[in-house]
Amino acid sequence: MVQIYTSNAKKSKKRQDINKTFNVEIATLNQHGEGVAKLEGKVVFVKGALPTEKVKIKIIDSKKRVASAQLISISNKSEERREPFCAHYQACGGCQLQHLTHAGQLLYKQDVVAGLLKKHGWLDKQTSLPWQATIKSKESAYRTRVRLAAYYDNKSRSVSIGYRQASNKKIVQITQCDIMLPQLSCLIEPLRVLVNRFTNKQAIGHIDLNAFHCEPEKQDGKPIVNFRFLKPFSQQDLALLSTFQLQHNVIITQQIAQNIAVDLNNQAVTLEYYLLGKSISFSSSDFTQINKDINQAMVAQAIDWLDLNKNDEVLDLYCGLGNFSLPIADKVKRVAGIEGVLDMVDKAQHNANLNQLTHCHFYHGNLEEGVSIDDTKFNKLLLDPARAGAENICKTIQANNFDLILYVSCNPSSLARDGRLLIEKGYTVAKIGLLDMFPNTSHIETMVLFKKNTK
Ligand SMILES: C[S@@+](CC[C@H](N)C(=O)[O-])C[C@H]1O[C@@H](n2cnc3c(N)ncnc32)[C@H](O)[C@@H]1O
Repeated sequence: MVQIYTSNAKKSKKRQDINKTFNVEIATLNQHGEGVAKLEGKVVFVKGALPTEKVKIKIIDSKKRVASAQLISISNKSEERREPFCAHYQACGGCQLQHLTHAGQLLYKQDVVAGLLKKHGWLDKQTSLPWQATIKSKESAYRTRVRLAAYYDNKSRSVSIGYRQASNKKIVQITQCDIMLPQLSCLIEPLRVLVNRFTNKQAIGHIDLNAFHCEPEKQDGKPIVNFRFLKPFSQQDLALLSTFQLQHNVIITQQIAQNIAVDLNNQAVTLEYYLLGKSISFSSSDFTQINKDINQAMVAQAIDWLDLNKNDEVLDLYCGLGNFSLPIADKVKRVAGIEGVLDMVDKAQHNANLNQLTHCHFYHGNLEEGVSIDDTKFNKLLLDPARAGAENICKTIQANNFDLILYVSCNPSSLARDGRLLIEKGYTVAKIGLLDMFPNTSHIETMVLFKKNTK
């Protein structure tokens, strides 16, 4: 048997720069928003540093070709640097880019996407990419859905709630979060006090806050506080929850199965959000987009870019609750959506019925295994996959079917890989644009329209 052997001398050579300090110049930002510098043949990632800055760093992790470093000081600050607005920013893993101006964040995101697409050969057959204006968000108070992690500490017998630190996954207790809607952020501290009064506080998993359904003009749209609790609530805890619900004007639910949440009277809770004239019902644990304003602008742009007409037959893959399909349905002959979570498929079909869209049908299927229905009649395709992307779909679809393919991506790496497959099948990038869905974080959302080449 061959044994892979690394000598101790080699191992220690890799790590011999740990804790040493160096002066470096930051060349660029990586996909996670970290500054990137070159140091003695290695690439070093420096959290919090910006391009053009000359910085002093301390190496905290080191491998043969890459290292991570802590930022010690900056000798010349970038013009794009600004003071982070959140007191928890340095410790919390929720945001990565608050030290960069909003305009700088958008330029950086477009650069990351452009770089990855170039690397994957998107420019082999066309000379430039047709970038469109970014759909811009307000940069705080935009998050309508959030999951707070909860942690019971045996020693202090208390629960912390907050976000996980990016580096070690420990929970950073937060008292407020300015990227959330204010009506969610103001619940964080009262919730921490509440859960610490529970009889079974060890049983806490996480807490989801959701205001996606709240319309400013609708008085009954209360935020949802959804508990993942590993035991049924005790009578005493139920009493505390009831009081909290009244005091803070929220609806409290408990997650009892993957997609089922019940209220304090054990009744399943279904909510509705409104999007371009359609009403879409959902449960607080279902996937919904996190930025309501950008979601609306994104769906409107999808409708515009797909240039829909009454002869179109649209296939919406990774359709969720019908977020794209339902607003699209009015404009076209028919829409079919495919989704992997059965319960969401049922809800999407219910949503079509609710909106009297008889030409809108939803199907259950694992898209990693391909499209489970006959896709030969559809002439336009919409893809909105999770971070893993839609590799198998892009490999297996019959390119001849679709005149236009609209790809909505939350991960530029999988987009770059999948789009290359479409280009090889005879498509050209007709439009591309950023969606500013997650300001102040390094998450990047992109929309690309692929057009079938004419022979
Ligand atoms: C980014 S979300 C988009 C949902 C929807 N288009 C929207 O705008 O709300 C991705 C969706 O893909 C679904 N999904 C993930 N992997 C899947 C798979 N292998 N097969 C089918 N659906 C999948 C998820 O359940 C989720 O609803």
